[in-house]
Amino acid sequence: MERSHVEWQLLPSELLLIWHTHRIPILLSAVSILAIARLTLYLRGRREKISASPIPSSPVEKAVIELKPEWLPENTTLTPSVLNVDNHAEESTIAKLPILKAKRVPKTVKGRKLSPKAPKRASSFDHTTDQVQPLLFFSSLSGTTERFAGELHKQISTWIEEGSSSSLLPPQLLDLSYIEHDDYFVSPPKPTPETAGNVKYFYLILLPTYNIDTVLSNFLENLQETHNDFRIDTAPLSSLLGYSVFGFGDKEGWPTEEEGFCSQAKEVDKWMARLTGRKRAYPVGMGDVKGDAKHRLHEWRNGVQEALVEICEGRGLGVGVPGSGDPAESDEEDVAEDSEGEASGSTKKIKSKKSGRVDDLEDLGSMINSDPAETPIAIDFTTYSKSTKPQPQAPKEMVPVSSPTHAALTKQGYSIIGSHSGVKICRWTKSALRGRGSCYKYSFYGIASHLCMEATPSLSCSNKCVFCWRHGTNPVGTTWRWITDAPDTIFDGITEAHYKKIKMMKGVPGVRAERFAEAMRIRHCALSLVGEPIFYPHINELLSIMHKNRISTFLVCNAQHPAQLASLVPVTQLYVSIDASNKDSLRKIDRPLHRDFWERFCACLDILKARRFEQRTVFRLTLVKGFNMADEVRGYADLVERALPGFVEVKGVTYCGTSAAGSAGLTMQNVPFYEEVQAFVTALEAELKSRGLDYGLAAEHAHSCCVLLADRKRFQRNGKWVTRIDFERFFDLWEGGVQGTRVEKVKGEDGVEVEKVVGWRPEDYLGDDTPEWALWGNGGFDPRDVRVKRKGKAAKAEARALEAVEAQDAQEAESGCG
Ligand SMILES: Cc1cc2nc3c(=O)[nH]c(=O)nc-3n(C[C@H](O)[C@H](O)[C@H](O)COP(=O)(O)O)c2cc1C
Ligand code: SF4
Repeated sequence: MERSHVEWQLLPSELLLIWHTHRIPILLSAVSILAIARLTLYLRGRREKISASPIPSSPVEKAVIELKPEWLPENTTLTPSVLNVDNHAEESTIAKLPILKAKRVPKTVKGRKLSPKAPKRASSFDHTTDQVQPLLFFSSLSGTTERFAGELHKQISTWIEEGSSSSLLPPQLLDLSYIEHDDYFVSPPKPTPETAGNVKYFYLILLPTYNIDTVLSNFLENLQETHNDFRIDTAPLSSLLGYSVFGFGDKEGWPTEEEGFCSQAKEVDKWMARLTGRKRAYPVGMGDVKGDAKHRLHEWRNGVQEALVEICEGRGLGVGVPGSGDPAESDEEDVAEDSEGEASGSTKKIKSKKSGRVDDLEDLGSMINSDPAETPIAIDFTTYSKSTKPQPQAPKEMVPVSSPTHAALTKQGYSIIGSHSGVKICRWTKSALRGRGSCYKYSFYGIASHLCMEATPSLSCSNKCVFCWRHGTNPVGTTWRWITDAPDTIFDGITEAHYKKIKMMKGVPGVRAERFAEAMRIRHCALSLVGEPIFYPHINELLSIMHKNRISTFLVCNAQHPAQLASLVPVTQLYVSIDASNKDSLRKIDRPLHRDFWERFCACLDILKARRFEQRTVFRLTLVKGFNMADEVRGYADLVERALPGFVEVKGVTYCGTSAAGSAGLTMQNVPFYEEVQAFVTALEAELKSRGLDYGLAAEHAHSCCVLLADRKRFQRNGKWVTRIDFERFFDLWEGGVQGTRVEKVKGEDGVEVEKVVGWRPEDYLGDDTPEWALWGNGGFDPRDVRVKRKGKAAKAEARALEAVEAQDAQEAESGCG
């Protein structure tokens, strides 16, 4: 006992001795233990994060996100609806007289019905005295076309007998082998004493295809000779009221148009365009005799009948198809008839009204600066203290008809609806109508571009992004301080304007009759275009009208309006533009008007995360070399980790070449090559993987320089990507016809928490597997569409003209709509 007491007394000095002799190894061991403990905690945290990505075992938790008072929307005015006409044109290819349709959309605001504008009269047809004589030509070697022509003749005769219009005479059926070519195709038939010059002709031409010498080859040669004969006017058939051609072919032997399917009908259509001075009343139709011929012919007949009705009503060939045109046209007619035509027309009108006001877009920029009274001014209205709060002003029109902004947007091909909404058909819609491929949204999600409308209910935006091609022409602002149009007025207006623009395409060469017919029923709406759609105070009502009409909604927002984002009804697919990965970069690239732009941006990401099980959520990254690409992969990964979107779309910016872009410091050097975009997404995927986030490279559309990353746990089925959407199912879920599977915990009457179905999840409307050709590594071009590689003079002319006309559209399609 005594000894142990002594030992205790010696212990401190022994410990001190040990410390002095072994302090280095002791210190090293302590540091290592601490490091191991830290690492263990970090990895455990990581595992917990990973479990946030897959479909949660129900119920879904509700996150609470703080919304600052200054983020809440302002009071708004609502002007009553004045347009009360259903413009939904689903059946519009089936001609009826009078053209009055039952209203299908329940209107939220009732109003006075406006009488439509006086239709444009056909120059050579007086519908009060003249009569239309349809002539149905056909050629047939083995009888198939003859049989179809006979049936068509009967159907049109019955339709006319049933009183479609008193101006229509019964059609005449004419076999090209038995008529005198010169009597019909060098000049139109001469008037007889009985008709006294009051009969005008409309040609319908049905043809088979033969890649051997037949009577058809002669017919084609004759048309060509007539056009080239210097003694004859190059457009000797320009007094015809219109024409349309339908071809029969055999897809078994000639599967695609490039391989010769219906090639002769297409040729005849082209020569007839030249001979008539572009009087194509309806696009050339094509039917496979061993497949869809009957169905296609039926569609084509409906379209032709509608054209006949329009002529009889004195409306000529409708918008976009000139009653007469440059008879010496070549393939350049491909581009001559475009929305640009209308746009420049309207600009001319403005020019004549206010002479010298609008010369071109460049001039407009300076005018905008020089005429502050008429121009929406980019003012920062974001305030934190009462003293700087702007005084309430009487609401004004966002884009008044008389403003330079209106002129500029119209010149760019936009139709302005009311005073703050816009619609424009994008170049992909035109491309798809001509069978030349849809945008990347078809490859990724199944949206066929000819069924898609691009629109916005707010032309105003709270950013001035450097890559925005309408910078300098669109209004900007941080608060909604404008007269507000009713949602149904906007819906009626945008759909009517869209259909009008589609109809303008009917005379354009290459437009497929079946796609044209399909396009008369809008299936999808890309709410992006220009401005900020969720800025519009009644966005939810507008979305509901769209869903009621079974139009899917892809809504893109700029992550600057958290309050509106939080209260948005679920859309088919919700996008947030992610233009930079950090605050500094975002300021430089988006040039936001809100001072608290970064807080708003982060709040929007949190909202997106909270709502990711209600709807498909997407990050849209637009890569601009020199601005937001280099060294930002980790930053983007941080944002993905924060919001956990279902998808990340990455695309390279497209250069729009405007002075606005130039002044923002953007040149062609800022446009990344596709290989650079590919390298970027590969690095992003790896970075996400290193953080345990299971995103994979799902699909690509090399043509648009666009790649899709998707959450593997949510959008793969049996190891295959399922990025496509079942749109019909989405509408069924929206209507409540089908129950969704999103459940939440709610308190029952007895106070006990129970699980309850509260809606649907993105997984409830998954579509088909992503097609093989769209998968990452396969390019993303639908093999059923035609790659247009033309040669020679026509190709050059077309390329030149397309470049000019589509530069604007391409920019819009690539970077606007996304
Ligand atoms: C010799 C021959 C050549 C043909 N060449 C083509 C062709 O180049 N492209 C095509 O789409 N169909 C072609 N076809 C299919 C015909 O156009 C098709 O069978 C059509 O229905 C024939 O119409 P008809 O019975 O009115 O003569 C060809 C058929 C034959 C017998
Ligand atoms: S680019 Fe946009 S508007 Fe055009 S078809 Fe594709 S989704 Fe629709």
